[in-house]
Amino acid sequence: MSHLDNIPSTPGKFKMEKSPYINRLRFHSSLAKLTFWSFVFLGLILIFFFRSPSSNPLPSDPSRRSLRTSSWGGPAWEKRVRSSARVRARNGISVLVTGAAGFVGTHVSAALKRRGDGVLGLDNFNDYYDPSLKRARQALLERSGIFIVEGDINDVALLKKLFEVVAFTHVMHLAAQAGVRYAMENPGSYVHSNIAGFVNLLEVCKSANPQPAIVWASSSSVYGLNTKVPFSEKDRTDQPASLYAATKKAGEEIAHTYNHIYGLSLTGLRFFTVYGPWGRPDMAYFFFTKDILKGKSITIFEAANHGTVARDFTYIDDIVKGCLASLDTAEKSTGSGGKKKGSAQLRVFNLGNTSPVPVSDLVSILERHLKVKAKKNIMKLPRNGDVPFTHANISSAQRELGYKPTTDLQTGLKKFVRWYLSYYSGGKKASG
Ligand SMILES: O=C(O)[C@H]1O[C@H](OP(=O)(O)OP(=O)(O)OC[C@H]2O[C@@H](n3ccc(=O)[nH]c3=O)[C@H](O)[C@@H]2O)[C@H](O)[C@@H](O)[C@@H]1O
Repeated sequence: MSHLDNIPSTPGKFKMEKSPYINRLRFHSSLAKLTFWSFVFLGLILIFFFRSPSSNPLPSDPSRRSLRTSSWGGPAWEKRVRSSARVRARNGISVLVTGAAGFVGTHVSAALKRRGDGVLGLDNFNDYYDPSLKRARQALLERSGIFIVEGDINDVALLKKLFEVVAFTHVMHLAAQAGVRYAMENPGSYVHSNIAGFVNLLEVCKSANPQPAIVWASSSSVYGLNTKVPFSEKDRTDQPASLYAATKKAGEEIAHTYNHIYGLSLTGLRFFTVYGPWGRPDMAYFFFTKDILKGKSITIFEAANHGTVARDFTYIDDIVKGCLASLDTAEKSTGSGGKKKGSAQLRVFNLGNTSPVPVSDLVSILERHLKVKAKKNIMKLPRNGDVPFTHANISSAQRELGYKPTTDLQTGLKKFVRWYLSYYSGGKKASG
């Protein structure tokens, strides 16, 4: 038996360091010495890793393709956080924007900053879709003085720290696992972000002093199999067609609970298929554009009996106006010290465009703007969580928020295509 056969194989077992046998090894074999110091070194690295403040024991779902978060904390970091969240306008608000490197998050953050509000971003930069697009959005925001903290909404220690450093008046909660069809591939990631993450955020908000008002992204998908059109906030939302929709609906119920028990002011926004420059590559208008340009065929879903599948596509600038109006009309939370002091505002709004467009028309518009004919493959709507149509009734948002969408699909897609061509042909440079 060689000396090496007797060397413990794990650092844990190597605690027998003081035994006479190991001592003999250390003195008689230089190879054993080398192994010993390697274990010590490895042990130190592990101790450092597990004690570091950024080493979040979550995510609880290992299937979530979240990238490692970088470290946070320290005086320089706190200074950046404070400076980004500093309010510059009179009567401005200070907003924590979760999902700030996402599509809607980037646009909302930039719009708030332009008004002189304080904005701090939070994003975990996961690789659900190309993270380089998220990095380009981050670079864009950085240029206007917005710092995005790299971290997960499940990291309670990080969230608490952010509220220690800044007394946020508002939270714009946009961090989520998006996408209807991907829920069949990775259900755990929806539970992790849209349910566990949301609860973590609300837990921290309810204990914060002062409690912030929260505006957050729900989804038109909560209407599920509802057939009454246009969809009104009063319609039933108890028939979700996808796990994604079910987690967003769960979010609305969770919001009710935190409003009821802790007096948190909560506004849920049901977005209707938001599109535009800097959009999400997992969405149909985005990957149709990519595939049409490549000459690859695209699949257009159709409903039963050759019926059309349609969406109430809503342009990003209209959505941003709805988000800002929601923040501006949000009343203060009423709780303090984790206790409710009085009833607080609880709202849900549809933010749509009120004019559903068949997916086949979306493709025709893209063909015109791209000046390329699409290779089309028509397929029956698979059972993948998609619903045949969406159509928003926005009278409530119109009345309470002054929300009035002004961009039709033709105009909005023109702006998207212009951005797409310049972004992907210009060496992916972040341009406005
Ligand atoms: O309204 C919403 O709340 C939701 O809008 C979109 O979901 P969706 O409307 O399904 O948007 P896309 O995935 O871009 O699909 C748009 C349309 O294209 C259709 N489609 C999709 C993919 C495909 O290959 N072919 C095709 O015809 C879909 O059935 C759908 O009617 C977003 O992806 C969700 O994150 C968001 O919550």
